[in-house]
Amino acid sequence: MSLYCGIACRKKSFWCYRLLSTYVTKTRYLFELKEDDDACKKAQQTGAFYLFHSLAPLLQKSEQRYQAPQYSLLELERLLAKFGQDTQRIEDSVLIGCSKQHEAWFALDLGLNSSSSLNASLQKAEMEIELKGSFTDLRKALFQLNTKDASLLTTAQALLRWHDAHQFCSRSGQPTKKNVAGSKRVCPSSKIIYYPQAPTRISIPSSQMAPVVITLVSDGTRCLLARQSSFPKGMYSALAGFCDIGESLEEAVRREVAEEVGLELERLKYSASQHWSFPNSSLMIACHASVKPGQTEIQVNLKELEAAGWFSHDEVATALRRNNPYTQQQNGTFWLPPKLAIAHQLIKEWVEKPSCSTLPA
Ligand SMILES: NC(=O)C1=CN([C@@H]2O[C@H](COP(=O)(O)OP(=O)(O)OC[C@H]3O[C@@H](n4cnc5c(N)ncnc54)[C@H](OP(=O)(O)O)[C@@H]3O)[C@@H](O)[C@H]2O)C=CC1
Ligand SMILES: [Mg+2]
Repeated sequence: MSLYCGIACRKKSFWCYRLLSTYVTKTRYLFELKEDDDACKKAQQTGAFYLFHSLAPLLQKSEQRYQAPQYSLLELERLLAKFGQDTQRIEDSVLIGCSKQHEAWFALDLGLNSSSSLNASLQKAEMEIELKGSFTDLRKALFQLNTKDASLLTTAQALLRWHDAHQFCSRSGQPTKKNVAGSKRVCPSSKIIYYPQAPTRISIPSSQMAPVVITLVSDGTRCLLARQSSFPKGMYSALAGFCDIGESLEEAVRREVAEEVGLELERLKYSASQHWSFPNSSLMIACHASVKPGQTEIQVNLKELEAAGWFSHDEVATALRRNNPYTQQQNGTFWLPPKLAIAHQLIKEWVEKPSCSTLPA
């Protein structure tokens, strides 16, 4: 098995950022801020904040164009102080992205009830005078903004709305607590973790299905398989990951591959979907993807995966013929997911048609 475990070099942050494309380093930086409250708090110091009021983004008009102004943490603290607000309200902010230079972007709603500050929400009219702008209905704002701001503010509004609607645990009734980035909420009493697309973890039979992308990456002759420590010993599968709120399936596929193995996709092609019940209801959306030839060096995200590697067509075809790993466990052999799993279907499709034609990612 030509297993190449790209060992992530653990420096201060999760990974050293050399040799990775801008897209991959940006994706991994955001992953780190979602995982590490201290890192996210630190990023707020040099970050930029977009302001909302009751889910309407602040726009300012300059010449004939509208733009969404950004405020530094210091400017925000001064603004809140001017309106007699404590800076606790900044804890309601959510991470919505970052620049190529890793300047983190946050969104903060000054009109929704705050779960971090006892002060009432700030008056819209007074804020607009002070900020020389107007809090504009997002659907209207989309016609006035450039694509980048429109997409960012749409994600921001979805995340702010989700947090506003998930202040309490549906099992214990207790207030839930947001992590600094706002990528999840946790109930300290029931320990349930809520994600901005579906409740999960300690199971509440969720009526929702969390969308999950699963991707078999190929470099033209080999395919990339990975394993988590929770997998049965020796079992490898395709890369999978939950979609984040506000992102398209294509964006989720590219992000998950960048986060988990540090590769940038060139092309991808939809294959099939499947309802999957473990550990909670997920809608698995499967696709084939390819990387640019020569850009195949894996850097494993050891916070997510135990190992990952490139496997030859013959190795995978042989593994597909193996039956149940639990009856013929042999050391040094790798196994594939059961026939029922869409991962198995993806891998079988690739073995039968290694050149699954893919579309630009
Ligand atoms: N049918 C099939 O063939 C296959 C199905 N799967 C399924 O796909 C799903 C996703 O795979 P996995 O690689 O674990 O996903 P991810 O790569 O997204 O990693 C899981 C992590 O994502 C975070 N997360 C974000 N949203 C959710 C959510 N709604 N529920 C749970 N965790 C969330 C959690 O991190 P944190 O705790 O840090 O917030 C969690 O530890 C799994 O449920 C798995 O069972 C996987 C492979 C094959
Ligand atoms: Mg995953």
